[in-house]
Amino acid sequence: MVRSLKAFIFDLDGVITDTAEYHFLAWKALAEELGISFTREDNEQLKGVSRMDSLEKILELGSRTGDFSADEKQALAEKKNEHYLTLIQNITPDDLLPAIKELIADIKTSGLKLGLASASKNAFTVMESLGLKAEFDGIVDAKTVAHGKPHPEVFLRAAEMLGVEPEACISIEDAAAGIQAIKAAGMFAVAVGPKESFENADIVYASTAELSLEKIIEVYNG
Ligand SMILES: O=P(O)(O)OC[C@H]1O[C@@H](O)[C@H](O)[C@@H](O)[C@@H]1O
Ligand SMILES: [Mg+2]
Repeated sequence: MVRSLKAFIFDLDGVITDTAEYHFLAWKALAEELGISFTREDNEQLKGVSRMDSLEKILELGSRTGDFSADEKQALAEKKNEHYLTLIQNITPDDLLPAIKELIADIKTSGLKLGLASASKNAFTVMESLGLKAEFDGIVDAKTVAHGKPHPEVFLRAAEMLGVEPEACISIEDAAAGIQAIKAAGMFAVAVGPKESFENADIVYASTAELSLEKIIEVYNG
């Protein structure tokens, strides 16, 4: 089936830049302060997941969900964010993951629209530091959506902002929750990461270095 491709929608953390690593380090610092063991493997479940839902998952890991009031949980999430903000303060346009700069340039040259669908409330700050804010036709972050990934809302809002139908979008994610959100939005899903984590993605690449516009469009067009 030949569909008419109109836009690419990117996830930010772990696709455009390696902030997924900074989220992990910030959560690990908070978990250590709480005496909770938190590994890279545990962190896989948190990718793409909102700040408060991530906190709940960490507290569950340490069987400490009932130990804190709602206000205390807010304060813990704020503390994690302070760790995160310290880690991202030196981000520059040199911090794009491999092949992302070229992919963005190819998408723009092809006349396709460019959107961002991020679960992070820090997305605008990071995009600004990367020098990408003005390059994108539409940016939707966690501040303006009611539901986090795997709910499709953030991807649907991005498509709406670009003025295109979901079926005309290819979206790229590094999180299982993100791929679920893309498929629930009725879009074509490109995953970056280990094949076994992304059963429902349309294409899986081991790393961003392998992303190629030509190849992705070939598979999209079937
Ligand atoms: O705390 P923030 O910046 O709003 O980010 C929320 C989530 O944003 C997602 O993009 C990350 O994959 C998650 O790891 C993170 O928890
Ligand atoms: Mg991500």
